[in-house]
Amino acid sequence: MPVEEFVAGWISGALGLVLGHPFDTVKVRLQTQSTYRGIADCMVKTYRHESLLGFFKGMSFPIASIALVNSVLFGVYSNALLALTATSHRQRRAQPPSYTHVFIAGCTGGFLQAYCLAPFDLIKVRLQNQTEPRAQPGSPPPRYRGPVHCAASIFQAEGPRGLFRGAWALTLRDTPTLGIYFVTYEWLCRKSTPDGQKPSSATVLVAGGFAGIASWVTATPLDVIKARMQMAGLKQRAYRGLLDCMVSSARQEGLGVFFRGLTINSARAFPVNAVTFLSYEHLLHSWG
Ligand SMILES: CN(C)C(=N)NCCC[C@H](N)C(=O)O
Repeated sequence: MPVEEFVAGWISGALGLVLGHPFDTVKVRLQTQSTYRGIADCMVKTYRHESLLGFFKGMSFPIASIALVNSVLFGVYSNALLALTATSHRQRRAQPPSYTHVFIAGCTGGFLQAYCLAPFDLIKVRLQNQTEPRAQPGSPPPRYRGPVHCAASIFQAEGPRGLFRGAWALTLRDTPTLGIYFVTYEWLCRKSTPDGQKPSSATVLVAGGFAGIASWVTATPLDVIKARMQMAGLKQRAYRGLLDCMVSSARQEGLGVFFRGLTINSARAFPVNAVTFLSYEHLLHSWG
């Protein structure tokens, strides 16, 4: 099994992640808290209350973990395509796989990454939702002191299953949308590149950016549900399951609730995925 795709996936995931984390924090807060009037209000309040550091809460952990998940995504995707089409990453420009194969390989990568991602994403969401400023003398300490403390507290309070809260919503979110992600990327690259040639860096940037937007636009409704289910363990409001969360959110807040965070998700998706694909392609090319 070729491993360079896993390594390139890890490095490119980490680069994309640093760029996108402030957007991600604003998104998670908008989706799970009703104290903000919109993106600008959330940014201003975060900055006033917590300084620039507030936007980077919970980032050190995703760098190690979510970048690793990106490596699972890209590694599984490429190896699934190898199994389906018997072509390596190098051969795929000359013998492009069908879009059906790209979609199946993307869904496989999405499905497997969701399982690795679930506990890490839960911890990230819980830490991002701590709005207390950095510990000051006399002020009550935040509920979680960091990622390890957060994982241990969830484990203690909710048991091992607590660490997989929201995992179903995450799997449903990621399986089809990562198929869409890779199909969009391939389609845009092929449309703007002569047959058999390597896409230019500009093409990879634009195709990667739009692939990110397409996948996040379709993922946003389940992203909202996933974030709410992940936070439910902390709040009084407990959902009986995914469907219950969807129905009660829609009843209480209207259908618009499924699009909370759509603008910020899309704004974040372009730079993050442009950089992710560019560095991924570049690394694989430089390794021969
Ligand atoms: C759930 N969806 C839509 C995705 N995971 N899409 C793929 C983008 C991955 C990238 N690391 C990012 O965070 O944008």
